[in-house]
Amino acid sequence: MTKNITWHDGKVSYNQRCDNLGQEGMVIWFTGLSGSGKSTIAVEVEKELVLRGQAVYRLDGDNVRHGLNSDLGFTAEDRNENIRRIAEVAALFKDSGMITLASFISPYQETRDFARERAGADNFIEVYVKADVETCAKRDPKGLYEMAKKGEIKNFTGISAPYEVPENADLVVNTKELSVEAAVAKVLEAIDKRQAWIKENLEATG
Ligand SMILES: Nc1ncnc2c1ncn2[C@@H]1O[C@H](COP(=O)(O)OS(=O)(=O)O)[C@@H](OP(=O)(O)O)[C@H]1O
Ligand SMILES: Nc1ncnc2c1ncn2[C@@H]1O[C@H](COP(=O)(O)OP(=O)(O)O)[C@@H](O)[C@H]1O
Repeated sequence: MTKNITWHDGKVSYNQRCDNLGQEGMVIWFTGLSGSGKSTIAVEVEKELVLRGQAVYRLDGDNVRHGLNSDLGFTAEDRNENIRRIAEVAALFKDSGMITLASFISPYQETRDFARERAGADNFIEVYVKADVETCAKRDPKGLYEMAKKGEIKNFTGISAPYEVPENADLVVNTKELSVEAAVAKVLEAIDKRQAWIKENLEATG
């Protein structure tokens, strides 16, 4: 594994980076079925935060699979490796002081817990983007459910591969009941609350 490797400290602290940006680093982790609304919500949250002048970056399943994770498919093993790498990347973005929006199906509780641990639980918000498989299949924005039902895509989440419903999500956004605007408002509120909490409780500890 990591043999003959030594950690090299810099001269700039995490708190200094955050002070420069005027915010706390965070990871907002959106999990849910394909078509539940993860990307739609994350895109709007990113836009709102940028309009407020905050430093934000969005990592998205389809996009990351074009580059960093283009060698991975959709077996349980590949999904776990996909999320492991993304959890590490998201933790690095958080360490840079960014508000990091990560939208991945991330179907397994264990890998979502790993992402929380790498970012630090205080700076991590797990958002369960809730919509049942019937609703998602009806929306079918990319036509993938149609193909999965015909057997043209294997291991498709909700049809032929599992999705473990989050046990301890920090926020549940039910997109069957809420409008996009209402869902986005709930996420922004959770981010603002957590930013204030971190400032009050953690800043002094460095
Ligand atoms: N078999 C199968 N199952 C689920 N999804 C599939 C599959 N094949 C391709 N796609 C497309 O890949 C997107 C999901 O990638 P993720 O990296 O988020 O998946 S995972 O977290 O590793 O489970 C997913 O994007 P979203 O619809 O935005 O969720 C799909 O567009
Ligand atoms: N409240 C809502 N939040 C997010 N998306 C919604 C909502 N209501 C309906 N939708 C629709 O559901 C679809 C979700 O697609 P997408 O954001 O690509 O999902 P995912 O990223 O989870 O695969 C979009 O067509 C979007 O317009």
